[in-house]
Formats: sequence, C-alpha cells, structure tokens
Amino acid sequence: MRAPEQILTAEQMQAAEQRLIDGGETVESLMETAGAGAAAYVYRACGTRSVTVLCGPGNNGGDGYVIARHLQARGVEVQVVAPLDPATDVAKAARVAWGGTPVETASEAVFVDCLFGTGLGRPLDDDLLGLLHKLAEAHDYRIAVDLPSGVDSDSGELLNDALPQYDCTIALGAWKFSHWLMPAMDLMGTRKLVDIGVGPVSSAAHLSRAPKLTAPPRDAHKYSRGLLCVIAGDMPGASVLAASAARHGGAGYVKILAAEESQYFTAPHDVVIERGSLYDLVSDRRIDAFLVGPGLGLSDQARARLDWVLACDIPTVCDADALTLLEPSMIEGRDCPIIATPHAGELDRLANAFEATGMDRVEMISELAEDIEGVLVAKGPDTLIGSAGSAPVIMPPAPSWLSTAGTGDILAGLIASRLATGASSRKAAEQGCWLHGEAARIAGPAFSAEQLVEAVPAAYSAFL
Ligand SMILES: NC(=O)C1=CN([C@@H]2O[C@H](COP(=O)(O)OP(=O)(O)OC[C@H]3O[C@@H](n4cnc5c(N)ncnc54)[C@H](OP(=O)(O)O)[C@@H]3O)[C@@H](O)[C@H]2O)[C@H](O)CC1
Ligand SMILES: [K+]
Repeated sequence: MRAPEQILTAEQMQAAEQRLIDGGETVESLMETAGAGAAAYVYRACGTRSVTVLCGPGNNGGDGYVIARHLQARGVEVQVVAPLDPATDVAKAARVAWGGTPVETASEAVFVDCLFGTGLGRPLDDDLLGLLHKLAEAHDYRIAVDLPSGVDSDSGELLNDALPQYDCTIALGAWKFSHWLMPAMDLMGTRKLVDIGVGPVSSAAHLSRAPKLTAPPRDAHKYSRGLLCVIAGDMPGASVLAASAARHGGAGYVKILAAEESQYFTAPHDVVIERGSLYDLVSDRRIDAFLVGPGLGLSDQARARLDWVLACDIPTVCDADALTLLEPSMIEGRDCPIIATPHAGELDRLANAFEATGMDRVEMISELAEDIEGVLVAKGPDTLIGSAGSAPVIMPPAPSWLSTAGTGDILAGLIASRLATGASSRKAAEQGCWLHGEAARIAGPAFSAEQLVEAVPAAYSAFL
C-alpha cells in the first residue's frame, strides 16, 4: 500500500530506504528508480529543451547523473556541472554510467538542481552558492530534485540567506517537511512526488486529506446537529464574526453568550444572543461545544469567563485572547479536549506558558498538543495540526488572501462548529481548516471577512 501523503524526516526516509534495501532493493536500484522517475517529470515539463544538471557529491548528485543519462537517451541535449566529485560509491557508479564529461558552467533552457538533498548538513559555501545562483539565473525553467539545495529537510528553514526560486520541485520517495513548511515551501514551485516503493511509515506526519462531509440525517433537528455557544467579551464584533461563520460549519444552532453588563451589540437574526450570568447560561445541558477567545479581552473578568467555560468540561475551542490567558491550571482535571488555534505569536506565548520551548516548530506543536491534552492548530501560511497521541498533520497551503482581519475569528468559528456536530477534536480542526481554505478559494481575490463567511456554504458543498 502506498502512502503518498506521508511526510518523512530525513532520518525516517533513510530508515524507509534501508527497509527497502533489506527487502531486496539496492541503493543503485533505488537511485535508478528515483532518477528515472525524476527524468520523466523533467521530460514531461520540458520536452527536448536543452538541460543543465548541477550534480553534488552525494546521492542527490547521483540522482543527477541518472537523470542526465535518461534524458540523453530520450534525445535531450544535457550538460552536467559537477563542482564536487561524487563521494559515494553509488554516485560514482552513476557518473560512470552517464559516461559524459562535466562542463564548468552552462546556459541552457532548463536547470536541474541535484547539488544537495536530504544530506545537506550546513550552509553552502560562497563558491557553491554563487554557482547555484549563476546557473539558476542562466536558465528560464528551474527544477529542484528532492529539495532545493540549501534548505533544511526537516524544518523548512533556509541554511543560506538567499536561494533561487524554482518552477518545480520533484520529491523522491516521500514528501519531506520542507516541501510544506515556510520559508522553504515558498521556493518549491509546483511539487511532484516520485514513488520508489516507500510504504507507510508508522507515526509519520502526513498531509491532510480533503474531508468527506455529510448532510444531516433526515430526522435531524437543531439540537441534534449540535449547539455551539460562542462566549462574547469586551469586543463582541469578533465573536459575532465567529458565530456568523459557525452557522455554516454544520452546527444546527449557534448562540452568543454575553454578560448582562456588556455593551449592546447585534448579530445576524439566526444567531441568538443570550445575556445574563455566564454561570447560568453555560449550565444548559444541551450545549455541545464552546468557542472562547475572539474579542474576549484580557481583563480579570475575561480570565474569569475563560476559567468558568473551561471548568464546564465541554469540548472547547480556545482562540485569540483565550490563548493569551490560558494557563496549565485552567485545564487540569478536564476530560473533554480543547482545540487551541494560535497564530505564530500566540504559539510562542503558549510554548512559554506550558514550558514547551527549545524545540523546532513541529516538535513544539506535538508537545503542546500533549500538554493541553487536545489539538493545536498552528495557523500560518503553513498550518500545522498537532494532536495528543497522534502524528502531526500539515494542511495544504491556503490562499494568501486569508491574511486579512477577521479570518482567524472565522476559522475558530468553523472549527468550533465542526466540534459541536460531534466530530472528534482532531477531525473538527482539519475540517474547519479545509472549509476555511476552500471558502477563500471560492471567495476569490481581495475578499473581506464577511465575503469569506458568505462563501462557506459553497465550500461545504465541495466536500459533500
Ligand atoms: N531517500 C531515497 O529514497 C533516495 C534518496 N536518494 C537521494 O539521496 C539524497 C540523499 O543523499 P545524501 O548523500 O545523504 O545527501 P546529499 O546528496 O544531500 O549530500 C550529502 C553530501 O554532501 C556533503 N555536504 C553536505 N552539506 C554540504 C555543504 N554545505 N557543502 C559541501 N558539501 C556538503 C556531505 O558531506 P559531509 O561533508 O557533510 O560529510 C555529503 O557528502 C536524497 O536527497 C535523494 O536525492 C537516492 O538517490 C535514491 C533514493
Ligand atoms: K537538490
């Protein structure tokens, strides 16, 4: 069984390679499969346009010699630039099998970067970086094999300040984290994956798969579909926006719970505003989920409201100000999960509050999910979802137009709505993110938060 969405660390990739070799493959056969698969992608993208392959000293370079040989066999004119001789036996053999003579530099149509892959251990030195840029600039179509040279495979960090932008990146065997994490993600261009027989790796991270949502059963009613209560605070506008979005996320009934003395505000007619003491309002046994945080404020009253909601031990989404106020003591003794939806700044604050510091972002998200005994949605251009006891999930990139005020409130509302329908906390988080990203695609360029909300029903139908 293939696992095309799994995302492997360099170490997991090596172990998977070793299992294939233990199962009868050889490094040579793996490199041949990888190189032939990559050459097929290059040929499909570029036909017989002339190609320059930059080969490094390791097996990424080895791939490059295999690619050069396969392209030449298809009648493509190929130059190889090899600033460093092959250091591994299999790469040396690949170079011999290619049989050509490398050139110092070249200026053709297509550039194929096989300088470094998952074995990059340190920043490129100035000579190599200069050559990489010079070749990239001398070609009008740029392909990176396995990874753009200069990125760190596991973290998505760039080991050199400025690296070339690619039109296409061909991953070998499995996705690596840097294919889907910023800033490396931005260099990739379109991403392709060459299957070399790597099977499922237990506990591997994976790309989130589009959800399959359903219509309510025939005998459904608003309570059976789920009652979500959004807690209003000092700035009710954010909770109104979250509640407006939640109406379209699957829950059958959305209310806003507001303190008696809070400022007057309005909401769409199909969102009920209940005013009164929170103690009384949250005691309704029909409540299936809470959303607390959007517009909550950071006052003592806000902290008290958060404390009380968490003490109810009902599935709860904590967003925005609730993440600034959240302390470990507030979730002690809870059985029901919480879903935290921090942006980068709130993530750092949570990491300090829960002492999950000194680790890279992927580890931190998994650690924090364990600490809050729930799910953590680390929002960004590369959204990562960590959940207690499970491997991390990475969301496919969503439109950059989401970088506008209010879209965080909307995401929180959609996740909370999914939670109210009875979806598990991890599924609710993924489904909410999918609805959010699809609504953004449907809303098109330069949408406002309100237009994003209006696009959610069409987004929902995309997953039915
Ligand atoms: N995973 C698979 O299924 C397959 C992967 N393939 C390809 O193999 C590479 C990984 O190969 P590896 O040799 O481990 O790594 P690299 O090719 O990236 O290069 C490592 C060599 O480069 C040297 N190195 C590292 N950093 C630098 C640097 N900044 N400057 C100069 N030299 C550097 C390193 O030597 P050290 O000095 O660090 O000891 C290594 O010599 C993978 O990405 C795939 O492309 C297989 O082809 C097939 C299957
Ligand atoms: K490369």
